[in-house]
Amino acid sequence: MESSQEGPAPAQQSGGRWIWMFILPVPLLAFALGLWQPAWQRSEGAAQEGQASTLTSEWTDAPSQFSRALSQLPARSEAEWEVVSEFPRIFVRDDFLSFEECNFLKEQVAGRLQPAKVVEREENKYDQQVNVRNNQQIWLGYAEERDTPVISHILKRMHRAARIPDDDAEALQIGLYGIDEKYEVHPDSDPKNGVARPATLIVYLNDVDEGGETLFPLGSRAECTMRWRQDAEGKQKFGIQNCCDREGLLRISPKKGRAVLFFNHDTAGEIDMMAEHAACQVKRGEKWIAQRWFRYEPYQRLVHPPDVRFDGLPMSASQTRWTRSISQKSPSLFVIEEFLSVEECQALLDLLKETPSFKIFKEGGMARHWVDKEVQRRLEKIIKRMHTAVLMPEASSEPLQIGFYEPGSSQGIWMEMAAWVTTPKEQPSSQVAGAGSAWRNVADLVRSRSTRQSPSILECHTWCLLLVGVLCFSGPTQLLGLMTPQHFMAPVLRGQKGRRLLRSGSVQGSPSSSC
Ligand SMILES: O=C(O)CCC(=O)C(=O)O
Ligand SMILES: [Fe+2]
Repeated sequence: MESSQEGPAPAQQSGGRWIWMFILPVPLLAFALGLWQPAWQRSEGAAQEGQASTLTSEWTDAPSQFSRALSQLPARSEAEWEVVSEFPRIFVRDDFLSFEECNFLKEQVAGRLQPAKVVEREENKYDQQVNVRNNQQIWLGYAEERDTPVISHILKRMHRAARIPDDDAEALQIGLYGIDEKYEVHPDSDPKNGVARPATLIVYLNDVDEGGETLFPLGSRAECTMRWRQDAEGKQKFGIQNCCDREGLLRISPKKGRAVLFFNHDTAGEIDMMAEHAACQVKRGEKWIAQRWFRYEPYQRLVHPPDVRFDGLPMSASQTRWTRSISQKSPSLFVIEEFLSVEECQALLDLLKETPSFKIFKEGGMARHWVDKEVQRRLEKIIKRMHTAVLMPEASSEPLQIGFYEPGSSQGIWMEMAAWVTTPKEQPSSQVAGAGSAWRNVADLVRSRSTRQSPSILECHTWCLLLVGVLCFSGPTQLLGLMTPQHFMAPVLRGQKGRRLLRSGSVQGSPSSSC
């Protein structure tokens, strides 16, 4: 398959050699005086800074020039995506990037943008088609992503936000739209042409004076297709011009730092036609975006080294800021700290005491309670938060379940949605500060089970389904999201025509019947 990355731009022809006699001495003089640092040295220095930060316990949250920018971002931000639509799955979050990060990305690509291309035909061939898309763009380089700490930090956050492993994506793409520039309605994923992208994350890098919305026409797609139509006043309009100003369609306005995350496939791996979208023409000003196209499988094979801020179990209270990845693949396992407040945990414990249990069965010292509709309603906020955290529609789970470890076996409560995994092999003892070891147990258990040959109901669930658990202690709470290994059923390409199959069997039916 051909890479979707465009090759480097051809070297510019110099216009008259004599001019270098005047230009060259300027940086040389500045360098000698210590006023100027070439770009490669700047990123090397920053990389060292980032590296050092992962090796010491006194790491700062970002390279020094960005610590202020990052500290301005709201805390516990990952769980706070706004669900704009469940079918298709679209989420929006303001302040995903700080102003400084937005400016950094724009400056990073200054002078390097090229006319954008689109996938045109089989074998992943790209070409320019100005009637479809007429903006400019650039993909960041491999080394640029790897060696620039600010960019690595942004990418880790993007991947944690989409719950997608670090290496399953195309390079970060920066796009610029001038006046009248647009991208007509299109899907981002095109498995038939070898481009299967489970999700897209776009961040707007500036405020746009007018226009430039990301439009999801949903059920009105047929009225926005690329042809000329006459409007009510007899004016001829092409493609999305017929839809961008229309009421009732889903439109996300650009705002500096705002992110929109959407899934191009449904949870069974089928292309979600409702996720087709467009970039409306910019009417005043300009529009900058940073865009990550996630893949189902490793793509550019850039693996960021583990970073204490994002990877592994938290070792200290200061490492609770971002969603953490415990295991990137097989299974994908995430932890979000402080998912419930201490008050919410207490409220749940009180609820357990006052609510007669409906279905309870005991198992290894743990009692399970499936809460009824009335209780579900009372816990609506928490349930919503759980669904948002795992990016799944609310209709996709079994009723909330609360597990209670009896005295002597453990302390705390355990809540799950969608499926259960198991109780930890070793119960956490009351001496354990926080919930870290309990999660370690669960993670280890899942990891060792997933390598076994014949699947038990446990593997069946961990392979096919999503699990969310919240462990409540008197200390901080954590949320553990266990995703399907291939982010909601990867489409598998078969033969030239790209027939799609589901890798892990169908999950259309009920959880227990599907495996
Ligand atoms: O700019 C936008 O709002 C959308 C861009 C887009 O859909 C794309 O580049 O695939
Ligand atoms: Fe797109």
